[in-house]
Amino acid sequence: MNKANRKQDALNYHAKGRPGKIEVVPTKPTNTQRDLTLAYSPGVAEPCRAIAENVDDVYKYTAKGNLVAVISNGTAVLGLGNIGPEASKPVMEGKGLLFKIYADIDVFDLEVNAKSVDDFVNIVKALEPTFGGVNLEDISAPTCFEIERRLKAEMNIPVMHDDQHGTAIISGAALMNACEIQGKKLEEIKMVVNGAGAAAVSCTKMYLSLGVKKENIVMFDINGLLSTNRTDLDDIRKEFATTRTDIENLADAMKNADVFVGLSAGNVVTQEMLVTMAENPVVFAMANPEPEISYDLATAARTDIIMATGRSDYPNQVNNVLGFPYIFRGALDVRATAINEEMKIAAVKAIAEMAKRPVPEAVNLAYNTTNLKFGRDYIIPKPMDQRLITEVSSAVAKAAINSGVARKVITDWDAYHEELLSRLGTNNKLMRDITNKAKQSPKRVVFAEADTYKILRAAQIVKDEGIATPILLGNIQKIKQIMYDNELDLGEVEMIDTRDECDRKKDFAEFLYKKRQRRGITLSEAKKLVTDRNYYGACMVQFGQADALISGLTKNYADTIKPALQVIGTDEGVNRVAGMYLMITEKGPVFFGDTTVNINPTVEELVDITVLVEKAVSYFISKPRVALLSYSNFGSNKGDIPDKTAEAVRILHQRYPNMVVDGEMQANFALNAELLKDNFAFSTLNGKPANTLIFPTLASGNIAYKLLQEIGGAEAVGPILLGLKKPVHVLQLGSSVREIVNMVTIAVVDAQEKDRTTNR
Ligand SMILES: NC(=O)C1=CN([C@@H]2O[C@H](COP(=O)(O)OP(=O)(O)OC[C@H]3O[C@@H](n4cnc5c(N)ncnc54)[C@H](OP(=O)(O)O)[C@@H]3O)[C@@H](O)[C@H]2O)C=CC1
Ligand SMILES: CC(=O)C(=O)O
Ligand SMILES: [Mg+2]
Repeated sequence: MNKANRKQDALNYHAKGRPGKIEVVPTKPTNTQRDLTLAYSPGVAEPCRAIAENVDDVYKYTAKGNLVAVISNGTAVLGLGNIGPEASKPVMEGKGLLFKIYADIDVFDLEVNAKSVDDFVNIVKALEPTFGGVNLEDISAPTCFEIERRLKAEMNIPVMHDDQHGTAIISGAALMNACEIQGKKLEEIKMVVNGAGAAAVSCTKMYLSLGVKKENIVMFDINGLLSTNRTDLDDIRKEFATTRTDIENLADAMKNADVFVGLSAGNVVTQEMLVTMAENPVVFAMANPEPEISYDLATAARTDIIMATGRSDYPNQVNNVLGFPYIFRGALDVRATAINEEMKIAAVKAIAEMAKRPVPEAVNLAYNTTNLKFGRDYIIPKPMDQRLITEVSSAVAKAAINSGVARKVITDWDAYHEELLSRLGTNNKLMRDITNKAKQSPKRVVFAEADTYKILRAAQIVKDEGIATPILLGNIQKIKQIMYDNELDLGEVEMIDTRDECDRKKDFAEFLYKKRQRRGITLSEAKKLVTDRNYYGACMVQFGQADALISGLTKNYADTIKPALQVIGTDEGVNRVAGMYLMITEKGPVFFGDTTVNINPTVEELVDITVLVEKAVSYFISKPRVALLSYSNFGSNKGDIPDKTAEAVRILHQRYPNMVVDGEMQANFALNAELLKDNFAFSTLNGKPANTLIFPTLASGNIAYKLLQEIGGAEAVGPILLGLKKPVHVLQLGSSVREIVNMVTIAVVDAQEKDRTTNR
């Protein structure tokens, strides 16, 4: 995009619709007159009285505990300088937006006409009753130091100047990781810091506490090197003044420097300067919006460089956005009175560590990359990585508790993790529980279509996460090429080209021939068939050479399921197979069956499907509650579907008295326990909504799950194939990497359950 377009796009973005980027949204119902009497007069007087009696109740009855003030006087807005409070408002609204989307913290942005320390401090102090925390933003040095010092001393809620400490935390984590990758020790690096303002001073102090030596640092302000010869330096800058006399300008300082840190202004560093730096240099050009040197120029000047900027449109965005949302989240959640050094260091470590762990697929997708991993172009996590909230906020909360500034103690950290995840609307607890179960006893999973990128990527993830040991079927050369092109590394993975002759294949052919010889298969046909990867994979599972088979990404369902049925067959006492989906909805998980195999099941078939689904659901949740759905409730309408469904329920009640199952009923009654109780108090499903829905036909099941996926935004995990003797799971044509990983996880748990039942 050219610069003019980008400028206009940015202006349009802010002006479009309701001007600006944030709004206030009510959190309580306001539909009826009763709602309004509670929300406002007279009801509102009650919380007022309660708070007047006990001021701490303000956290109980108002938004204070989750409300942060983002406050600026517009004196150092990004690298744009002293452009005034009004002009700073887009940045402050932007910070508010980031607080909300990344940490579910509400923000009032306040741009104040107050330049002196006293004016600013008096305004902010007076706001203490409203807010749970104060994020100071874009206030120039040196007033920012005194403002923060006083507010911290005089206020009883956490106060943090983001440009100082947010930036110090993120760049501290980035520095640790960049130096590790470049093979440099923090104690030995020679560092040039350009800028001597709010961000530069605090970042440098952080680097000192991480091990960098003061004598190895030189710092510049707009007037040049901070040197002991200068008479214009205030006390803060004097602290970083050097006695060196061999440096006249930035170019001199850059010679043989290991690290350059820019927190000054755009385009003040040249390629020539970078060329003179030491081997494997680290350059953090963090001025916004224009870095001290652009990413493109820097990486063109040096191939051995680790280059970072504050911008989101290049690799390695070293920007305080990785910190402030999560630091305040952790601080608010324990009602911390301050954000102290212990909390900052905990955040540095959590961020640095996170970058070394495998990157979730969702992050790769969000950044349109295939395999982000710790290295030159990925030294710290990406802002859209949702692990940040659990990792950083819990580290900060723990440090607050341990350092004695927390007024509320968290003891159940698992529950806190869940709470953090649900704040982002990503609390897929059931899938996480299933994943944890899979990891307890990983299984060998054979992938029939391993010469495709998505399968290999999924195989990499399940291997890295300890969910499964992959076995890859396909053209080995092609598999290796895809791995090479996408920097995948599955280590010592078993790869099999099913076209190669081997004893194993002969055994498979013999087996298939014996099983199918009276169904029209000759030995030579069986030999040919086992070259097909679905037959081969199914045989591996049948022979105990693998624990589960995953296939179907590139073939239709019937072609994939047939080999499994012929080779493995249905489980003992089971007459048919069926398919089920785990639907992860906003209201929690619900299982749907049969969504995949049986087109118009008879009464007996419906009974079989229910038994299969109920049993499988019990692998994943402790108490399946099953509703057989129809368009009528308990005989309210007659017709083929209500009649067969009611009859199936009658048989289920008779044969399986312990199964929690009822019907026939409409979907809204199944999912709304109150509605069911008010109208059909006799139902055996009373008390809680159903978590397992059995559909009367394939059409209704299939349509329902797809509608829920598209309109309801639910995530569908499946189809989970039920009724086979051993685990074979069939992917949807064109499944995403995430869907494949989910299916492998399900397959592993399925294999664990099959092990458990056969060993009993
Ligand atoms: N990536 C990130 O997360 C963050 C980036 N920043 C960026 O850092 C920069 C500074 O912000 P902040 O510290 O808040 O602002 P300040 O106004 O407090 O500090 C700016 C500093 O840069 C110095 N400076 C300006 N121009 C030059 C130059 N050409 N050469 C050397 N020094 C120069 C100023 O010197 P003097 O005092 O003598 O005028 C001052 O010391 C901004 O560009 C901002 O966008 C800030 C916070 C976070
Ligand atoms: C990122 C930020 O806070 C700044 O550039 O000022
Ligand atoms: Mg800022």
